[in-house]
Amino acid sequence: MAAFSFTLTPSVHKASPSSLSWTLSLSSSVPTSFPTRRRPTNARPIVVVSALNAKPTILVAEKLGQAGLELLKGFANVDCSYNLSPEELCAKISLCDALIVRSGTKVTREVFESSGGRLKVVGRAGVGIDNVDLPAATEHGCLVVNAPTANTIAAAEHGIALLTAMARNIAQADASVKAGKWQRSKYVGVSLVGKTLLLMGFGKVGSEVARRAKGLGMHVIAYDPYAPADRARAIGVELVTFDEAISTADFISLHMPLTPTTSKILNDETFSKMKKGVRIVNVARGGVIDEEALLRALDSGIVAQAALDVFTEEPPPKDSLLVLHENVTVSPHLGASTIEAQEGVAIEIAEAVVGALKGELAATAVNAPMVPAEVLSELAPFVLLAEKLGRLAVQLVAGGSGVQSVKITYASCRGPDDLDTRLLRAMITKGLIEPISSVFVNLVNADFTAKQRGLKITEERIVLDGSPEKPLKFIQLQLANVESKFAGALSDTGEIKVQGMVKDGLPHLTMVGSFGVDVSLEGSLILCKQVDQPGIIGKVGSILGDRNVNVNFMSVGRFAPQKQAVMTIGVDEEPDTETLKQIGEIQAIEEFVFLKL
Ligand SMILES: NC(=O)C1=CN([C@@H]2O[C@H](COP(=O)(O)OP(=O)(O)OC[C@H]3O[C@@H](n4cnc5c(N)ncnc54)[C@H](O)[C@@H]3O)[C@@H](O)[C@H]2O)C=CC1
Ligand SMILES: O=C(O)C(=O)COP(=O)(O)O
Repeated sequence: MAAFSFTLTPSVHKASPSSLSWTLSLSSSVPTSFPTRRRPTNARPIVVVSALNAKPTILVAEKLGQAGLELLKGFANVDCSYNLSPEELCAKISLCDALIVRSGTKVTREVFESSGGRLKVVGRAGVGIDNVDLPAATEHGCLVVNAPTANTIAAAEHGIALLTAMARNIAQADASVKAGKWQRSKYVGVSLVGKTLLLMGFGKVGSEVARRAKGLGMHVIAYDPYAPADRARAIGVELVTFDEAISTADFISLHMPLTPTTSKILNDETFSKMKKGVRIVNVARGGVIDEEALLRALDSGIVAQAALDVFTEEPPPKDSLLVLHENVTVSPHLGASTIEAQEGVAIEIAEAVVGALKGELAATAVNAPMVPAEVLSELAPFVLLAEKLGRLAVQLVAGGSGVQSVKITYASCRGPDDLDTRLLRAMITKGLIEPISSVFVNLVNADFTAKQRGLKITEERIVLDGSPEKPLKFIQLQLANVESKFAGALSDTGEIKVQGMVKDGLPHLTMVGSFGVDVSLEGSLILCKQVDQPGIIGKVGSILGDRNVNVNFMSVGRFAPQKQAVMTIGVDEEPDTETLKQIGEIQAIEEFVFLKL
């Protein structure tokens, strides 16, 4: 094996000092070969881990329904360790392939960093993923999946329970009777019928609350800039602007995720615009309300009552004035806590985590594109082609020049909206980056990794005439502003150009530079540029044969007889240095390169 060295040097773009580019410096005593990391070439996890040799380990850090646990145990070693401190979680995580949490565990950047790359899936047994550091998960190539549907009804029912309990002072009256009092006039409530209920967030839970509130005779309006108008119409809910919403509601129920936009969306300013005596329910997240502002609004009488299931800090401080306020009803984050919902959530998350560990594309992925199974099976051969083209293109780059921009052209007979290219782009990125770095690239972190390395990816679509039966005709990659170690791979305009298509379900290389070729992308390749003349194929074939290197195909692409040609030779074994040297010594061969796929 020849001695190689390569260094990956981050450098800062002059034009854009904040973005890193990557420079590959490669030196080798045999410049015709290229070092690749030892990774089984047939192991190609699209998202996460498809080639786990040992039984994976799943850490369940919060209580999960039994049916879900059974499902997990059928596939993995399951470690149920509840109430771990942040330090204990970080200490354990490097031994785990997956982690399952509810809302009580903070999955911080430190957790991902402590995992040493082993943690491949975080499963959130519920909806809200605000307790998971998503950017950190993505940067570490860790898939985050949630269980978005199984607790919807439970949360909606809890919202309605709080709404009605608040309106009729149930909690306060209950405490009063138990304290030996009989205060009938103190706990006169308000009626719901005919009142305007504002839903802030009209997604799954919001819609179910709407249906139930309509049944109670309420007039339901919703503020949700992203909600489809037809769903609102179908349920009989009016979608309104933010200002209209908060100024007309008698009751406000919150059902949006906690994001930078929704954080403290109810604050001093918004409370001041509300109807005096408004009542507020929160089963979403504590952070969507400025809790200090709410306390002020309760004290001033703008807000008559509040019913809160969620808090900025959970559990809230024992002396929290908000929790202790006489007009506030509280529950300890019980929205999802019904027997039915917890069993459902446990199964939903267990299936998602096991599927992800098997390398399947998760339908409930939070930080990766969701690709429906039927689309995936259609795209599968192109996914392989995409990665192989990326691997091939980067190995054609001469040491020291570094790849900074790649243009991907997808040629298809389908319309531009008919092809989701995220998966293909991710696999091209994987192919371009993995052979020259120790980074593990997958669908989760591909775009992030490319950006971090200053690799600019542009995508172009060519719409061809013909039958749209197949998703793609060909994929072409062009690497601009690079030198090639194989000049024959350069196009007329100076980019490294490779193009491929799927034939009989297998990826094929169909163009290198300006030369048309036709080879199946399996095993390894030798590309030779020569002056077309009789006998070359025989000479190369016998050198390889003498060294026991099995040739699985040969193809020659030429402009015209006796002119320059590119010969592609597929080999099953990697030829040794001496063999490659002998090929290079054949007189008509101008240049050649050995590429591992
Ligand atoms: N208390 C509990 O135990 C539970 C709490 N939840 C919480 O309830 C909330 C809603 O859950 P789902 O309905 O399942 O989620 P969802 O994703 O189906 O609905 C959320 C809705 O909020 C809307 N939204 C996003 N940003 C918004 C903004 N700036 N203004 C207005 N609307 C905005 C979205 O368009 C979407 O329609 C989440 O925060 C979730 O964590 C959910 C289940 C149980
Ligand atoms: O699903 C959600 O968003 C919830 O808030 C439920 O949280 P939990 O799983 O009960 O800790």
